[in-house]
Amino acid sequence: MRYRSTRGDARPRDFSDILLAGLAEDGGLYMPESWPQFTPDQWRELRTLPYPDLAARVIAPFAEGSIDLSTLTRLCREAYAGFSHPAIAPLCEVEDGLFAMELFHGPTLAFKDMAMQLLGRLFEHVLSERNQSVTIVGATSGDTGSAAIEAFRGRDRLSVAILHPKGRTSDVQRRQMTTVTNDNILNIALEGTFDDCQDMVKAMFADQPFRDEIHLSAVNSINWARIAAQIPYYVRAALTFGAPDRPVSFAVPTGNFGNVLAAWAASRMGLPVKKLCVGSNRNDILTRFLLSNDMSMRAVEPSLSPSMDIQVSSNFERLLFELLDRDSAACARTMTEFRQTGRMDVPHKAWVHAGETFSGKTLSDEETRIEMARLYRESGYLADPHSAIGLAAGRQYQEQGVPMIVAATAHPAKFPDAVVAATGHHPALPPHLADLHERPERFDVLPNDLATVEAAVRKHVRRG
Ligand SMILES: Cc1ncc(COP(=O)(O)O)c(C=O)c1O
Ligand SMILES: N[C@@H](CCOP(=O)(O)O)C(=O)O
Repeated sequence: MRYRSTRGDARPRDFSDILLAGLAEDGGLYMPESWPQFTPDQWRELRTLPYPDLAARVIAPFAEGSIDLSTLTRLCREAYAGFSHPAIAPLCEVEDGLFAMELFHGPTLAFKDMAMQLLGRLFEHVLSERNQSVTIVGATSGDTGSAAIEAFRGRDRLSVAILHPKGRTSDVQRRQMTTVTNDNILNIALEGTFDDCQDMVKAMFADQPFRDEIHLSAVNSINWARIAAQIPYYVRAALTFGAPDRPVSFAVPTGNFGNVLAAWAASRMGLPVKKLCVGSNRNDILTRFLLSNDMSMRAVEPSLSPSMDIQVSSNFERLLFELLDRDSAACARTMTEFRQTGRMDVPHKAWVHAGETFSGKTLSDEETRIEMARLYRESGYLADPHSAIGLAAGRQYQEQGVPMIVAATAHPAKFPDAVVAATGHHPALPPHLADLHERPERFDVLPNDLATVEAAVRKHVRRG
């Protein structure tokens, strides 16, 4: 499979190239040149496979020409071997026809493990084949960072620096990152928001000499490999409910737009998906867009669901590219204008087209608390604030006879304060994290300044 940038850099790149590159050199995001297609019979063949084997088969067309199926299968089997649930992503009926797809049974208790455990192995495989090293710089609002650190710690040929917004993650999320002692990991608490962290990463990519000097790479969902590795759980869930012979809908609590984009990618590959419902907190730029074509940036505000405290959702650019019929010049122009003016003008026709599949719902913190309390009281289901937003969005758009599958993106124990306040129940951390609050922390607090952050990353790479 060949890849091209949403902004026009048409140099042919294969899967291994874009895995290591992360972001395209023109600042755009890589997209596959075409969508792999599965026939109804090919989908049906996947029904009986264990999750890792299914994942390998779904990802294989994206990696064609770079990584063969047997290698992918081995890496997927290794990646999911440490998950605490035999189904990997179990489905739980919360209400009639409303299902939680629990994506938090990996080591760091969030959906990020589903892709990151595989990415750690993919990077190691490709780097050793090419005899190369890279430096991964990532931005996190809490979960990507912990999952990346867990997946990449102690691995040869890889230095990792993770930027989180100081004071804006939960204590559990921060400690999962800052208590890891491996030398190849650097934690930076940036004085700013998640958007500042993400902009900082993109600024480092735009600094070509720095990018080349440290062999910069990314594991945020700007990296297409992250999206590819998030498609299989949508496929598994849909097949469980009768696809390809019956459509399903998904609801996804959304921030950077990566997770819901993976569900949309599955539909582009031929999976029958009726609706994709985006759930937001008060940082509701995406739902404002979906409901009224208002894509205007506001200041990021802290909420009960901190992992979704995002205004600039990186992966929206991939959807935009498709909505603009893959016109990369128009896409580049729209993105540049958005960054200059804080407003994105999406053509009416493209917006209507998006609305045929996507819909949105915003929940305030109070509504999120009420939803968490209701779920616990009426169904005995303990949801973290992000998953609760997804469940509320899913319920709003449920249709008779169409299963509504909601991405439950984090374990409630990652957000104990919010869960206790809403339900009175204290969710315990699993045994491997039981002493998390006693472990010493290690992180650097840095100002939101490119030169300062680059110097810290450079020093970290040299020390490693
Ligand atoms: C728990 C949780 N839920 C939802 C999201 C939003 O997912 P995405 O950024 O892929 O839209 C995130 C962050 O990515 C998260 O950590
Ligand atoms: N919510 C995320 C933000 C980064 O998202 P990503 O999917 O682009 O890595 C987080 O928890 O860090």
